[in-house]
Amino acid sequence: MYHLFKSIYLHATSKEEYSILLLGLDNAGKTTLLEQVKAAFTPSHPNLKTVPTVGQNVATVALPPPNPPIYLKIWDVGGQHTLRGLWQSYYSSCHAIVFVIDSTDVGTADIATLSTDEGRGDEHGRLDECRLVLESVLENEDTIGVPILVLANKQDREDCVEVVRIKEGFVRKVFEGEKGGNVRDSRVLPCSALTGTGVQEAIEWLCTRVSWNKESRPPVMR
Ligand SMILES: Nc1nc2c(ncn2[C@@H]2O[C@H](COP(=O)(O)OP(=O)(O)OP(=O)(O)O)[C@@H](O)[C@H]2O)c(=O)[nH]1
Ligand SMILES: [Mg+2]
Repeated sequence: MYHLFKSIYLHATSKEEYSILLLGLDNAGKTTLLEQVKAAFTPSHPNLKTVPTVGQNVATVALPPPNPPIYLKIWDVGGQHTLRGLWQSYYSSCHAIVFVIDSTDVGTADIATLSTDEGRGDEHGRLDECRLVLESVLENEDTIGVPILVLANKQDREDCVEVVRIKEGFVRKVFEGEKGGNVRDSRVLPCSALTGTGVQEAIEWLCTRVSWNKESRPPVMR
C-alpha cells in the first residue's frame, strides 16, 4: 500500500524536464539570452556583461502558469570555432535547439549571393560561416526530428537585418537546400537578448514544440 501511495504521489508531483540547446557562432548572443531567460523565470537580475564561453553554462527554469507545468534545462555552449566540435555530444539528449544569429553580421542575409565569386567578401559578414555551421547541425543524424528555433538576434541595433530577410534569404534556403535534410518543426523569430524583447515568444514556441514532440523525444521526469 505504501508503495502504491508513493508512486501516485511521485506521479502527481513530478514534472517533465526538457533540455534546450543554444547554438550559434561566437558573439551571436547565446549567453546573453540565457541570462535573460533566467531573469524572466527566476528572481534574479541578468548579468549582461558576458565573456566568450569556454565550455558550457546551464540553467533550469520552472515555467509558471499559463505555461504548461514543465522545467526547461537550457544549455549554453561556446560558439568559437575550436569549441564547435563539442556540440554534437549534446544532440542526442536535447529536446529542441535554438540557433542564435547575430543579425548585424550576416551582410544582406541572402545566401544566393555567396554562390558568385563576387559574393565573397567582407560585405557578407559571417553569412557563409553561419550557413556552414547551421548546415552541419541540420545534417547530423542525432538532430533528426528535433525542433529548431532560429533567433534573429540583436534586433535592437540600427544596423541589423530584419527578420523577414533572414528568414527568406538565409534560413528557408538552408532548410530547403540539400543539406537541410529532415522534416522537423522550425520557426524564425526576431529577438534582442540584450533588452529581452522576443524572449517570452521564444520560450512559448519551445514549450509547445517540445510537448508536441514528446513521443519521439520523451522528457526526463523530475
Ligand atoms: N545590441 C545587442 N548586443 C547583444 C545582443 N545579444 C548579445 N549582444 C552582445 O554581443 C556580445 C556577445 O554576446 P554573448 O552572449 O557573450 O555571445 P555568445 O553567443 O554567448 O558568444 P560565445 O560564448 O563566444 O559563443 C556581447 O557584447 C553582448 O552584449 C543583442 O540582442 N543586442
Ligand atoms: Mg557565450
